[in-house]
Amino acid sequence: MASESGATHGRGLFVTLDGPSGVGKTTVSTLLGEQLASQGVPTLVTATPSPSSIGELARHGTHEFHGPSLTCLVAADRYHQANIMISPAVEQGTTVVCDRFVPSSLVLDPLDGIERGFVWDIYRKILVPDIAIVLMGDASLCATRVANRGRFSRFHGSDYEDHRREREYFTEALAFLRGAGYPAHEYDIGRATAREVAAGLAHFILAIKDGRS
Ligand SMILES: Nc1ncnc2c1ncn2[C@@H]1O[C@H](COP(=O)(O)OP(=O)(O)O)[C@@H](O)[C@H]1O
Ligand SMILES: Cc1cn([C@H]2C[C@H](O)[C@@H](COP(=O)(O)OP(=O)(O)O)O2)c(=O)[nH]c1=O
Repeated sequence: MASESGATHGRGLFVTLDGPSGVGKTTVSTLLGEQLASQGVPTLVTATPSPSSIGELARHGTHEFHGPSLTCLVAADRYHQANIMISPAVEQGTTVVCDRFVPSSLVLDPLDGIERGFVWDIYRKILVPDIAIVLMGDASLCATRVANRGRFSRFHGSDYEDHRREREYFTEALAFLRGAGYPAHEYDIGRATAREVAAGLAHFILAIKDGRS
């Protein structure tokens, strides 16, 4: 899942990509990593749940674990990954692109019946991204893509209504995050190809990176 390149100068950026199932997070993360690397930005692409043993348990245990136990398992994985992988890479000058982070938990956990306040509290001490992108897309488009790609967990909606609700929860999470001062940016994919979405995001990220150096 990881792609690394290049030398380091100063601190890197921590960029997260969230959004409903099928919107293209995984595909776009990979392309974005490639595009940033091709522009000379040392880049690491990763995902949550992470490839660690805790992450594997969370990713493959969505039928076994429910409610607060899944919330805590995912949170434990995310703190571990932030501490051992993301923070050190960013400090060394690498820009880290992470497929899903806290914004996804503010949606998936409430869909599992957990209060948003509980989820927000559990992440009180976690690393805050420099840029938290939330990809948004038409619910029927996402539903079709997930149906074609396949469902790997009970959170991957099986019909239009599941996708409509997930999209609605992301809209609410965006409003909540902005209200809390979190650096959340909504990015509507429209009918763009994954490569076009990645190019738009690379442009946005490089503008922020240039503004900071
Ligand atoms: N912009 C896009 N246009 C067309 N198909 C896309 C686009 N982005 C992703 N896909 C396809 O849609 C499916 C779901 O994408 P994926 O990256 O797995 O989504 P997510 O990680 O958000 O669940 C995959 O088969 C992928 O190839
Ligand atoms: C990121 C995240 C994942 N999960 C669980 C449910 C997800 O469907 C599962 C796998 O993550 P997901 O990103 O949906 O995997 P994929 O790469 O196959 O699209 O892990 C949570 O419960 N909370 C979370 O915040």
